[in-house]
Amino acid sequence: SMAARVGEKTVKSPGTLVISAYAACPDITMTVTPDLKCPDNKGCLLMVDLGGGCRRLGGSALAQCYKQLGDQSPDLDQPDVFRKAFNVTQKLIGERRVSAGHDISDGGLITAVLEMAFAGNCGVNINLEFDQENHKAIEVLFSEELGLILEVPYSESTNVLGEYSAQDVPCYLIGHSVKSSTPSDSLVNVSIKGNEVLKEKMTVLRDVWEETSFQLERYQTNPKCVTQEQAGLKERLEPQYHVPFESEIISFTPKGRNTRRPHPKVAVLREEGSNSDREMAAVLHMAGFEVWDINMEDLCTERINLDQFRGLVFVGGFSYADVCGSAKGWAATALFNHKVQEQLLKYKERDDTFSLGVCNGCQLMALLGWVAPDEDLKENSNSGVGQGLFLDHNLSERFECRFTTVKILDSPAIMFKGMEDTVFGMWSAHGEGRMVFRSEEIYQDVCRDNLVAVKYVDDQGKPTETYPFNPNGSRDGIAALCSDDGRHLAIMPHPERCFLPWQCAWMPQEMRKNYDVSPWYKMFQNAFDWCLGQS
Ligand SMILES: NC(=O)CC[C@H](N)C(=O)O
Repeated sequence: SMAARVGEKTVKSPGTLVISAYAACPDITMTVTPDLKCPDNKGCLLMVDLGGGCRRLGGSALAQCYKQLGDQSPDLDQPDVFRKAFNVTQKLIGERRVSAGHDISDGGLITAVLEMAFAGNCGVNINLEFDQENHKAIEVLFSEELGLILEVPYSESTNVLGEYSAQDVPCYLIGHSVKSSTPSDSLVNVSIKGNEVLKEKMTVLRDVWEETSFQLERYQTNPKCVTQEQAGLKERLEPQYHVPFESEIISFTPKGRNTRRPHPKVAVLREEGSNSDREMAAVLHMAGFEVWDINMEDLCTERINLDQFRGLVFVGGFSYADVCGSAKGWAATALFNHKVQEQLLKYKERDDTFSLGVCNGCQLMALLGWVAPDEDLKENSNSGVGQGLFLDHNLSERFECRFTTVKILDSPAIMFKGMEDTVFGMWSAHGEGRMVFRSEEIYQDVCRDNLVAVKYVDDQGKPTETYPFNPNGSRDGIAALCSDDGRHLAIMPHPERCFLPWQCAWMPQEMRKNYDVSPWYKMFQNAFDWCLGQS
């Protein structure tokens, strides 16, 4: 499996030693990411220097660029300093006093600082005064000695420097992170002992840094998408998240679970190759449902009857490894087994039920005609199924896993009640997510009846077909559709993978501080409330 054929050639991956280390993490919300946050618009950048004054270039990325190996490579010469630095850093992280952090040992000091600025979409002012040994600029900037770059709020910097020096760990203030109104105004200024060595726009440097990746991507991805992403990167701002019901998710306690009435039952339906069923069960349970883990075999053998359920969820994944197309095998089990087909149809037609299909489940619902059905086809087919929607391959021609920004539209979907106009991030993870309608008429009907419940949006919150905001190229940015009566919802991105704040790849600092659950939790609470209202 470590060999690939390229034309006539077989390219073998060289033998590589991989060492994986695992450690328990007492609190996963206490993580530090490299993107500079610019607390109060200007953060302090500190360098924790574990190189013991050495600036060796052997084995560095820089040496490799010059096709050299170098003579001396960095080493851990002072394990004791390393241990103390680790403990101080852990303590600071535990006290939430570090806003960003990165390691020097993969590309050197300048690479670490720049990567932090690129990810934070901001500028930096750096002046390196600390070096006593008169190392050359290139050594100071590119040596991959052990060490950390930390960003801390202005108010913390003196204390943090004090914490390291109390343990005799060298730590220096090397500069500041600077937020400006647009990324293209952000500047990178680097001086060594007062002499300027680099002054350039952050976006220009980021383009240089990204170029190699984009070159590689052109071999792996539709080049049109790569060009779009590359052009768009210069202009990228922060996504404009908007949560109209914010007060409901700050200081949140699950209200559903306090009900005295019997908890409505929901079936989380799996098939060979499904995933995300646990996340789904977790959020449904949290919203107050009695959750049942069932699989297609349970339906085929009639061990489980759907009559007892108010909710049915088709989860995501790779049912039958997506052979012949996503969810095709799953749909075949549902359509060609009459018992299963009958059960599903009966369930769908009952007016006290709801269903949700996520990703692979969304693809299944399309194949079964539960959303955007083709009514003519339905009437003329023996199975009574009229598939009007098809989930085609992403325009990028590859699997896309991204934290996409989506907007909730005004639709009859019961799960989105009171959530209209929400703009927030949701995980997308699919290879076949582009919604294609069997006819223009079906598409127009869906639009006329407001059945498009969710769209992918850009940084301005506008529905978009532009990659990678829209990860698959779906027309007008469509990400989810519901049935006429709003009971059945098919959605490509995964709300169940981001119903808690820590599951979200990004969100504004204020939201991260304040939210007990993510806005997507409300979808499940809505479903629960709807069931109680109906019982
Ligand atoms: N996450 C998913 O459910 C993926 C669905 C499907 N296997 C696809 O790649 O399109």
